[in-house]
Amino acid sequence: MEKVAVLGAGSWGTALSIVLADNGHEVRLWSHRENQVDIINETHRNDQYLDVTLPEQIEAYASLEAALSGVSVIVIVVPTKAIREVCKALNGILKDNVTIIHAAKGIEPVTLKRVSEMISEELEAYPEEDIVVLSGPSHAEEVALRHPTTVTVSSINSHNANIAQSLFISDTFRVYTSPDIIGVELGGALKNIIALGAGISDGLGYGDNAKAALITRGLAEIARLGTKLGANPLSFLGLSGVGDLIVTCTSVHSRNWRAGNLLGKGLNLDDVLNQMGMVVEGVRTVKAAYQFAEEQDVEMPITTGIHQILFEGKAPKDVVDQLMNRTKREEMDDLALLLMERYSQ
Ligand SMILES: NC(=O)C1=CN([C@@H]2O[C@H](COP(=O)(O)OP(=O)(O)OC[C@H]3O[C@@H](n4cnc5c(N)ncnc54)[C@H](OP(=O)(O)O)[C@@H]3O)[C@@H](O)[C@H]2O)C=CC1
Ligand SMILES: O=C(CO)COP(=O)(O)O
Repeated sequence: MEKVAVLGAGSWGTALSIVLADNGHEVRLWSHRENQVDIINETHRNDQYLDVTLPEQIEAYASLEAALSGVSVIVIVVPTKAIREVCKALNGILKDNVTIIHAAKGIEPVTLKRVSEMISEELEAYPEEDIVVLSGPSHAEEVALRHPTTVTVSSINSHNANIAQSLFISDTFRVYTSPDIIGVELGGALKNIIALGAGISDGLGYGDNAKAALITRGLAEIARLGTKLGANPLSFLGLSGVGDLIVTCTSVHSRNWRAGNLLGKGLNLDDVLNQMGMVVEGVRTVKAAYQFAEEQDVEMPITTGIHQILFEGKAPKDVVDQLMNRTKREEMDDLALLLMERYSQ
């Protein structure tokens, strides 16, 4: 059994702590808010984020130094925008033989870095090859109830991915490995944009046909960009690709879907984010993906439309009309060309 520090005591950090504690590991759940630490240790609950009682093996910590003392694994589960700040604080405290796993789903605007790239840039002793990502269709609310869930872990260093798999796998939380960290991270980040779109579509009152169209054509543009950026296109057919896309576009648990739904009903972005109280990763990721698409000359009409709604003041209904009135085309043409390019090299 391992000593594990989970950094970030929101919904997902708490749910992953439950999985680890159920597997018999000693879990130190670190929060940057001292009052939350006291509440968790006194009540064994984290009601702000999840409606469950926490196992006794989970102890909350406010001191990063104390949380990290003697651990063999850390799991970083803060929103993408907090990753660099948390990693900077780890330098000087972290030993160099610790397995680093992250479970965040985002891309950094401007630098266009994936989370594993950001972590290795900040942690002096940890090259990108050593970082592990955990991703897949996994709403915290259901994981906390021990409902059957499947995820993928990936690292360039397969030994580390195997460590992560053995650490988390259980009879309710099934963990696969993948060697394609680019595909696994991009699938998890980019699906949030399409989930915003699915929420907007539902908020506008459109039905299942529209949502199926968004999921399918959304997957096509995720695969187009991801393949161009070096991912294995097959990864987008896996748990961290279409699996997570389905769950996030169709579940009321999804914060991205919920935020989109309010936008579709006519609320503005600031009011929506104030109401959410939890991270809506797709809002920042759409900036990054839009920039990526421009730079890589990849067509991403849904991402462009979501960018127009969020940041350019375009009405959701006008974006739907724009998408439905694009020029006629063959369904698979861009992806087929990309695959031909890839496999003729
Ligand atoms: N929720 C889910 O079902 C899933 C989430 N994820 C991913 O996990 C990541 C975290 O999401 P989730 O837990 O849901 O988000 P939440 O909004 O539920 O919680 C985020 C947590 O991070 C803390 N935090 C924010 N900024 C900092 C900081 N600078 N330093 C330290 N702690 C900080 C927050 O503290 P505070 O309370 O003070 O705001 C909060 O405890 C995201 O990338 C998300 O996409 C992945 C799979 C499933
Ligand atoms: O990634 C998730 C489920 O796999 C959670 O999605 P949301 O961030 O939209 O809630």
